[in-house]
Amino acid sequence: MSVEEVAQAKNAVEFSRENLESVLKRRFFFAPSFELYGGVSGLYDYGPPGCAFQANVIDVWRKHFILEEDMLEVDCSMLTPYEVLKTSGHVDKFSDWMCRDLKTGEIFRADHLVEEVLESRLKGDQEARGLTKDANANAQEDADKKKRKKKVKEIKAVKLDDNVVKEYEEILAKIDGYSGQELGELMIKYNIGNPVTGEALEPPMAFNLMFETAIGPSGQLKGYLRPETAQGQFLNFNKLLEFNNHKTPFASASIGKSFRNEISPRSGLLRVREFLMAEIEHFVDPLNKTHPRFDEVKNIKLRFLPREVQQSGSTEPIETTIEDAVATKMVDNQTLGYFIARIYSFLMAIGVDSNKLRFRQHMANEMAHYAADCWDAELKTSYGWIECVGCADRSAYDLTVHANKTKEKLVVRQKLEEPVQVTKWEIELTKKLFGPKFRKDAPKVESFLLNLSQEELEAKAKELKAGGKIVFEVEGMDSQIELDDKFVSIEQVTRTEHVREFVPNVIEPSFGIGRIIYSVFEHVFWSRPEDSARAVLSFPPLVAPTKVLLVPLSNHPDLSSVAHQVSKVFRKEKIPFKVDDSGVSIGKRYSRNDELGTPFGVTIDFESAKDGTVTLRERDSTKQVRGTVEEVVKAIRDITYNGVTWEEGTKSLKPFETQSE
Ligand SMILES: Nc1ncnc2c1ncn2[C@@H]1O[C@H](COP(=O)(O)OP(=O)(O)OP(=O)(O)O)[C@@H](O)[C@H]1O
Repeated sequence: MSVEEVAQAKNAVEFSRENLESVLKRRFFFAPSFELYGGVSGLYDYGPPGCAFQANVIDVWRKHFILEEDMLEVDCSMLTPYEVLKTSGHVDKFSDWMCRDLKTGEIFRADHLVEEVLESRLKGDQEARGLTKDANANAQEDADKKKRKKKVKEIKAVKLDDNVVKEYEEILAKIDGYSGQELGELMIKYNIGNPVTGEALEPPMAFNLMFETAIGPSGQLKGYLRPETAQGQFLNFNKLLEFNNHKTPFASASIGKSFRNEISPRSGLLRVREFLMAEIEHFVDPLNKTHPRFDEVKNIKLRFLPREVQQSGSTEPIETTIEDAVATKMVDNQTLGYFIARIYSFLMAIGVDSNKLRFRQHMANEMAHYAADCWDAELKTSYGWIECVGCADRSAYDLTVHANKTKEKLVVRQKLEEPVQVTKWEIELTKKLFGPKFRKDAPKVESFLLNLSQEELEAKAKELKAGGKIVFEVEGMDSQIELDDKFVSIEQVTRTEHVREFVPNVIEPSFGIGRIIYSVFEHVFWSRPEDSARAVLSFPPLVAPTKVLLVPLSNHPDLSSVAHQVSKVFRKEKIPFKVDDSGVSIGKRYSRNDELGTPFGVTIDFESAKDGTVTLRERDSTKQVRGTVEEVVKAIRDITYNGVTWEEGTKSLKPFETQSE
């Protein structure tokens, strides 16, 4: 088969999630955790090929980002004290909206419920209008319904008013950004209740997604399992800056587990309660967000779904270069643009289908209030478009809140070529009055005042001028404190500075490895047109769990001895391989390994015993060539690790004709 024929064959049989799931289960890519005990939703174990694939994806990630971009890797604790996550805002804000059905005890995630109900009504409307879905979508829906324990009401073919259709579409386009109150209002307005019984639900309540725990035996130190790896990176900022010889910009990176107590985990690996994250925090000067290597990526063309397009209710992406996207300010700055392009090339390297990737900008109400801009890399799967990588400009928020809380400066100091005049608010304390007034609490009060930000000082200066006193509270002290101008003075002062001090902004690409892995499964899965039961996972060789299947044609001792020799070579070359010397037919052995995504088969026959040559089979095209073990190993190495094509890598090997498999 030629490259074109392979491409055609891959699309000839409709994708079936049921078939993919059956392969993934049968070959133990992953399975529900604690299955013997009935399992727990949102928790999964990876089996041998799943582990190998994940390890390879992480290896590519590490090389693509950490090595290529000279990032500083850290591995931080997952157990996080309450104080840290209180300061970061997670204790108060890291929640989703849930609504309960008081009669049945069921719990729904409010935005997902509204989304599912409106989508099913729109589908019903399409059916009523005679706009039939493709057969695959129907089959998928039937399979999903069969599997779902909670039965969702049948989709009714009911035609909706044109205006209602438009309203539904607009709501769906903005579904990630509604507050709990807004979701409650939508549920009332559009009569959305329990999808099975139709009963009204309680109004949405905030449910914090963090798993709470106590650190140590006393139970006094409250903590959480981290919901992201980012905070550990921020807290190590000063050490990293020093490690980097005080130079910026620089980036830290971390790969590790995060935990979220999702209200309703669903869609397999896509929404789970424990998952592997790979996150980068790139610290950059807020006044200069250009990127020195932007030129290397500027011509990459991507599909963007900017805010304005979504606001109009459309999902039609704009295809343009990253250079153009930054020049027109669609993407806020070069550094953010650079990372978007690098995310793209990483996803391409591990097998994502470029036609099923788009970058969607967050709507203003979807972004954290401090974020300057945010784009998600979304991958299309049979579950719809799924956010797999978030890429946000988090501004100076995290470092600022941790610095304010700990009173430890988290800043970059830059020597200025030319001194500059800087006007700042400064506070002076008449310290001799603080001791008698506050006694043992005096240092606490002084420290509070000396650490006020410029904005806070300005406000306090106005307060002092207007009322002759300032009023404030200090954590750990019971009553409000009032101080007049005998205790404090706050003035604007202009000084000559030789050093510029700034809190860097943070650009954060954040990867959910499980979501990416599952999406790749879908993107590389296909069935052979001549026999749809023969499934293939066309992983790029670089990330395939095993690279080579070694198949002695029979169990004859002569062949076993060659297999033994060839195994030794693969082991020495560190090329992951498996020997299949089971008695089943060679076609069956190849099929089994096509399902595991093994890109190469090396067959040992009686000729091999005589002249040391073996055949090399390519998984997708089933093409075979023949050569010496050294030649074949070189071809495998070049194709797998050096990005060489099959045609190029095997051009010195002899074509080998076999009967069709
Ligand atoms: N429950 C989860 N299961 C698997 N991966 C997840 C989960 N939550 C987040 N991720 C991954 O972590 C990445 C970064 O997390 P982020 O906080 O941006 O997600 P999120 O916006 O909360 O996701 P969602 O809105 O889908 O819950 C996501 O792009 C995704 O790949």
